[in-house]
Amino acid sequence: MPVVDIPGSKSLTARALFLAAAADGVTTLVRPLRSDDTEGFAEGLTRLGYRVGRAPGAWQVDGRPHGPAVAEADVYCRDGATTSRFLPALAAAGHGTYRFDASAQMRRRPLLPLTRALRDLGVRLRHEEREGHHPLTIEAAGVDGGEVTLDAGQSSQYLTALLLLGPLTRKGLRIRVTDLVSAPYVDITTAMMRAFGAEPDRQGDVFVVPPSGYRATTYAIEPDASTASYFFAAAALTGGEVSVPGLGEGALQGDLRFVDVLRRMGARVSCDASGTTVRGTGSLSGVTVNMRDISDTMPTLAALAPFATGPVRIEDVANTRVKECDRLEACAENLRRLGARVATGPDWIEIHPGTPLTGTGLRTHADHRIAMSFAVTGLRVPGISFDDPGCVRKTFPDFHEAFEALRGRLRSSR
Ligand SMILES: O=C(O)C1=C[C@@H](OP(=O)(O)O)[C@@H](O)[C@H](O)C1
Ligand SMILES: C=C(OP(=O)(O)O)C(=O)O
Repeated sequence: MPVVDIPGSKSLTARALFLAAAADGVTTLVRPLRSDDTEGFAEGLTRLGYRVGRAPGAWQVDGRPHGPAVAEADVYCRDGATTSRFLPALAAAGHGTYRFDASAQMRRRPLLPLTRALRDLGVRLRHEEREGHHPLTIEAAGVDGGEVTLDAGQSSQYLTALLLLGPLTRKGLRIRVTDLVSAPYVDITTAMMRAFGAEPDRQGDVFVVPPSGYRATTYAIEPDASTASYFFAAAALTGGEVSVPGLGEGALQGDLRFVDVLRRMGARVSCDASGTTVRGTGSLSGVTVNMRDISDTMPTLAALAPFATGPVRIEDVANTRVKECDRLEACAENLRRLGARVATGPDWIEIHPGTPLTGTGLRTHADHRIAMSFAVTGLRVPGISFDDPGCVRKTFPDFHEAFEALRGRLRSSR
């Protein structure tokens, strides 16, 4: 049975880097993700004057509880939304002038609810070109703290940034949240803050964060559950079996719930403390599923959907339109290119079975998840190619090699 070694979680690596930088002491991150997003995050910390040692398999960070070591820095966040949204919050806790910019793709993505909340907390922050978008400059003088209201209906990353900042403020934070998507990512944040000695508390819509600071630790990063979704989907689609060790009961990442969707469609799933195994049964049924909590796996399901026996409808995923690309339209466009029948609405996509698919060139829109998802479709449809296969570097530079190796192993294990 193929056992797949999935690289570390992007979300956990980004948070661990923030927490390690803000902690008192030296932190070791075990099995961090090495990819464009996380290397960009580490490089951003280096620009801010933190020492980040990157040995294979373990990164070491010298924490600085009072903020960046330099009084001026220019940080390029590449395509990373975690970098673009979390690092300005870290910089705000320091003293100096910090400028942040990002790639053209990331410059298009929204920031305003976060930068508005930072301003409400007294942070001096200026958008250079377009209000609510990179590039921005912060004149940091520490943050007193207090109460702030946040709309996280477009991205939970705004809330994560404020939560991570909370223990570094002088009086602590009370964050009142009016709307929230991707809620499991907030649970990852609070769990990891606790591992670094902070005590965030949730009282309904209000998050209370005391000004505790953070303690250095040794932190092991889980395999990435969103990345694992392509490998689990491959098993479900081919009638093969895929096991991912290290990602099972007790895992922090909500995206592991994708296997529940596969189970509803007919795959066999087993999950225990040591890992998760998915076994395809040769048939997939249609499904209607709300993916508000786990929308990074929406393209995975969309790419699998044409092989179901009934319609697949994915709902409540409006915020996938403001990711690396408009993912609802990118999925629909590529499915149509292959010959599938698809409809989309403001926050949903529906894929109908029954039309034969033909391999052709697909457009990734420079989105790693579009490339990785349609590689799954490629297991059943020969002749699929991508205009920009290298875009997978954002979270899994070796994806195509790993997926090709799995394809061979799935064939030989049947
Ligand atoms: O906090 C995080 O690490 C993430 C949160 C999610 O974003 P949104 O909250 O913007 O949906 C997810 O899509 C992204 O890949 C990673
Ligand atoms: C949306 C994603 O990334 P981010 O928002 O962190 O750039 C993703 O990895 O699917």
